[in-house]
Amino acid sequence: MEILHYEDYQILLAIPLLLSVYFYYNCETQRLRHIPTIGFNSPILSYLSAIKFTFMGYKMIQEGYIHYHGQIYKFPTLTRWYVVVNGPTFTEEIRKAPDSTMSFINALDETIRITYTMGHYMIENTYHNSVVQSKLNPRNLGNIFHEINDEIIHAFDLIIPPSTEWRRYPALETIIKILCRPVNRVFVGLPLCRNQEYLDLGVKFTTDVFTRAIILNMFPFFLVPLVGRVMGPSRTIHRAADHIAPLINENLKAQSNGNKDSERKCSSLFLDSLIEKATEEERSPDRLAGRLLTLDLAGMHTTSTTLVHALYYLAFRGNEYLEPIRAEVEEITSREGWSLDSLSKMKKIDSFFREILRVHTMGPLLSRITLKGYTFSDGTWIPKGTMVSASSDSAHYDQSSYPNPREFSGFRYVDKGERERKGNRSYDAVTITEDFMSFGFGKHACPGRFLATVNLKLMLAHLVLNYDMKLEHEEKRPKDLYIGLSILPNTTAAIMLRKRVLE
Ligand code: HEM
Repeated sequence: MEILHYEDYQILLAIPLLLSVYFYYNCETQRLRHIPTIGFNSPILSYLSAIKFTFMGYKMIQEGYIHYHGQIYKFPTLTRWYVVVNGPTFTEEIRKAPDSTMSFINALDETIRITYTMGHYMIENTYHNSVVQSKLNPRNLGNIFHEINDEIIHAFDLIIPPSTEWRRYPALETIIKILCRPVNRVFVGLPLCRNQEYLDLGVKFTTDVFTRAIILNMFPFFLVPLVGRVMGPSRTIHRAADHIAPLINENLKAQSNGNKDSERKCSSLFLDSLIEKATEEERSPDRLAGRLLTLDLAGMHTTSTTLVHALYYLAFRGNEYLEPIRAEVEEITSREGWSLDSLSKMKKIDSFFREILRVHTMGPLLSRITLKGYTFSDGTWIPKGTMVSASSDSAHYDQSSYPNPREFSGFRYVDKGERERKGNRSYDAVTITEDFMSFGFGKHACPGRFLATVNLKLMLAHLVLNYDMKLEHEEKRPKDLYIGLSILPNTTAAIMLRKRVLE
């Protein structure tokens, strides 16, 4: 009897796999066929549009904004359809829907496969969000303001030592090296926030999670659990746990002494709270390390890319932005010194960051997964299990909210006429409005945005006061990168820095 060869088994295995993906996709295509489409609509041809999406997703969203203004449309990705709602009425409906109807965490889980890349406990218990809300709000940030500032000064001196010669620095890499220090000064305190091995784990964790998620998302949905289990969560968590374990012991010892222990080597109010609010099960070094690394992931990439966009504008349009921002920082700090209060008076920096977040939003979609069927106010029905997203593009580029919406205008929100036009509503970088959703919306709006903006403003203020800057290639601002749904600042461009020369 003839024996099957290895290649034959591969084909035998591949056929049912491809058929299952096809039937699943086809089934979803059928259920959503009443919704207009960007790209091809049929099950097989839509794969071509899905491939186009992988490379030009952002452009397809812009196309959707133009063709389906104020409407609902869908587009295909390699694994499923996305339904996108354009306009404030639909966005408000998603914002108001309870988690039991439209789930934030399920959408995130499907995108970065939290269960397998981090661990199922990160989905079952999200108590770290309430610790971020309670410890990193403006009132508590005011109490640790000087620690953050101290760490920023220390980090700049270390990573960009003052030099009278122009020196070349890869922008994103350098900013990440600096930013991880003040962020971890808040999360874990001194001296761990200066331990290079620990800091490197935070950066590595982000790469681990995204790489694993990309690999998992290549498999058909029914194989993801199997492959995910074989792969296991990032081992970086275990290595970080070795650093966190002694801090947990110190905290528990201090608690049992009624917090009279003065011998603690390392303390952070944030970590203390994360430990104290944890259930017995959540208090293990691995789980606490996993939560800290997850917060690093949530905060580092987003904050650092925003700052790099800012640097490219400062270095490229120096007279327009660098000089006025410098003058503002000098004027306010010479009069009032450094505090959260004086920082909040720097309206030009604040406006500059809000505009960067509006024009260079990292992702143009805020996604949820329906846990039940839902009917929008225009009668469009979407079934259970649909990935439904509000388009922040449709809010950020709306002509009625922003004159010349495609133009970057860094001081848009300090312009008196503009503020009056908007009825003097708060237009600070942290304030979420129906026409500004870079920090999300509703109950899942980013709880870390207060910490993010303090770091952004302090780092920028430090840069403009202490350094001169220019682009390595001065003729043009480095081009943004579009990958799938993400928009990123150029990741390889460099800036030139030298110690500021006072005229
Ligand atoms: C410029 C920096 C940042 C940007 C642009 C940003 C943006 C976002 C966005 C768009 C969301 C999703 C909201 C939604 O879908 O409605 C989010 C959620 C979140 N962000 Fe941020 N973020 C930033 C910094 C940070 C920082 C520094 C931290 C940590 C301290 C953080 C922690 C979180 C967490 C924990 C969530 C999930 C909230 C939840 O589950 O309800 N983010 N962020």
